[in-house]
Amino acid sequence: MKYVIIIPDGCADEPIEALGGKTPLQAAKLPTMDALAAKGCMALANNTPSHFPAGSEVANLCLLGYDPNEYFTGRAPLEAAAQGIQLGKHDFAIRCNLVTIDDQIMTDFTADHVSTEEATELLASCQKELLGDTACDARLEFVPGVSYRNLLIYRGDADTPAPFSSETRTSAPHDLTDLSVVDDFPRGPGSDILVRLMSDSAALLADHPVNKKRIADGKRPATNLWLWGLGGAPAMPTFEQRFGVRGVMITAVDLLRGIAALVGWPRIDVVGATGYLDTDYAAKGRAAVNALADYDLVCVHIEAPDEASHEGRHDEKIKALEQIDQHIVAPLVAALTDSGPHRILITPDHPTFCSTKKHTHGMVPLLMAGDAIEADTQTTYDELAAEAAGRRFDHGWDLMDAFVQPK
Ligand SMILES: O=C(O)[C@@H](CO)OP(=O)(O)O
Repeated sequence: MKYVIIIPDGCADEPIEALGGKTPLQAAKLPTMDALAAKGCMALANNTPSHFPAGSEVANLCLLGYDPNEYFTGRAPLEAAAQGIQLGKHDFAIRCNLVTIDDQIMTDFTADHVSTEEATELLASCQKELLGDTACDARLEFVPGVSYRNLLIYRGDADTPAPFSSETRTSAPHDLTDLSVVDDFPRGPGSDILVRLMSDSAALLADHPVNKKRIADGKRPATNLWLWGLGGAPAMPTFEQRFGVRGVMITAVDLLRGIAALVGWPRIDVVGATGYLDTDYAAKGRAAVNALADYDLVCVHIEAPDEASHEGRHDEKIKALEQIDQHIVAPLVAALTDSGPHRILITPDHPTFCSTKKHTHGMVPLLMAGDAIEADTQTTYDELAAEAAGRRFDHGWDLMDAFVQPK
């Protein structure tokens, strides 16, 4: 049996007036997904239990069958795993965004998609200038990731455990777009250290040559560090131990790469996959089709619908969905049809509303089709059809059992 999972990140939405009351999924032309909906079954799933942030970190763990109550320690540790960073039991990983804040308003949580080269240079300056020789500072290291998505690692030991804990509260910068940041600085254990670094970064970055050049080039500068999503070392059984299936991940973002590493999946890096609206959908589709020869399960994650939502652009969200249908779902369905028994699952992780530019808690529509999956009466892939189907996974982590071993 071959399995395919396609994750159009954040694609679930609400009806939008400018779309005549349709959601982006309803407004998009998705012939292949609709054909699968007609052959397969739809359902709703909740991947964001209300006591967790409505983030991709919790939601993607959930949809791959991992109960966040048991396995989630924070977002940054998952991304650290993508970089091969091993965390010891006294270590902590902290997500470090480069952001643009103007007059205390979060103008851009991506610092205008600052390049990885620029981010690396900015973080090197932060390492040199913001961290002193206090016992705590000496244990902190900024680690560049991709573009605005970077890390700060604390290395502790039994005598000097991390000052942070699961009680340290932080806010995701992509949920603050266009909003005041004044009430959203870290709180709780160790937050004084994080707040100091975030505050001190403003003066350092203001005069930085990288930013001066960005401004001269008409780009937004990276005005601040924003620290959030921290946690200690995660541990979880592999996907093969859980479900007896060997998988592989295709994604452009460290979060999904890290989850893949932790569940024992290799990753296929695709040239042209950017994690943004300009990603090369066809290249991801081709890589996924090729991977079917070597793995039982191929998982393709596409970040673009979520990024379009964070920018409040329903037109771009529709375009991204149509590209996914044409360049990823269609070639995979064609390849699966020729390859014997198979099942396909299409599901976003969480809803992201174009109206608020934020992730939100709530059910997402999912579609399963293939061998031993009984058809229901729905014929389109969207939120209303999934609700009408009447099947629900109130615990999103139960979905994977139903997909791998349908009753
Ligand atoms: O990586 C991130 O910072 C965010 C926004 O780009 O991703 P997501 O919305 O998928 O959590």
